[in-house]
Amino acid sequence: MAYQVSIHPALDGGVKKGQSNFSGGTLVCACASRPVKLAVKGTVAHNHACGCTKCWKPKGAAFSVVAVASTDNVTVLENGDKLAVVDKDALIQRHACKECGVHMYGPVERDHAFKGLSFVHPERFQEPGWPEPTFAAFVSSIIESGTPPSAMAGVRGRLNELGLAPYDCLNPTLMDVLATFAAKKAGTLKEA
Ligand SMILES: N[C@@H](CCC(=O)N[C@@H](CS)C(=O)NCC(=O)O)C(=O)O
Ligand SMILES: [Zn+2]
Ligand SMILES: [Zn+2]
Repeated sequence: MAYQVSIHPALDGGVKKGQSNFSGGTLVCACASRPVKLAVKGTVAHNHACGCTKCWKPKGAAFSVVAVASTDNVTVLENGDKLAVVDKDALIQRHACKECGVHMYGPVERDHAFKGLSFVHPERFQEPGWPEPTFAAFVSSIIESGTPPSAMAGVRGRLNELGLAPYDCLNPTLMDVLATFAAKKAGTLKEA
């Protein structure tokens, strides 16, 4: 039998469309007692599945589900004392709950195209209706967390079936944002 890969429990049965009027809500960690709670004002953007080893994923999932919000719109509401930064050297300052391990938000503070944005996991919203993921990023990276290379054709096929176009870095929209930022810095940006 072919090697079975769970993309993500919220996606394996099909990608559920978000509600166009979704306007944010409360992100909650997985602790039964004293959960960390964060408010996100307004909706999230660029929701996608990420296969990298650094993004938080639920047990058994090969991919995370991750989107961005403006950092100005993210506020820790409760039990922020349980948060710690996973890797202080990383671009994304992932703040994880020290007890359950869920990443609650990851602001980008460095001089970078994504500065001012925070990475969040919409599946942790207590409210339904968050915008559905629309692509899959860092797909080849799932090999680094233990998916056999021989399973990759099946994984990419399944992602396409789910409507999540697979990319081994980010999607063209975000890659263009990064390249535009780099070109501006280099002084080579040309506006048509
Ligand atoms: N192959 C690497 C890729 C890691 C990576 O570059 N992740 C992307 C997508 S989340 C990123 O932007 N990382 C910046 C960071 O982790 O701060 C892995 O899986 O660990
Ligand atoms: Zn927790
Ligand atoms: Zn990632």
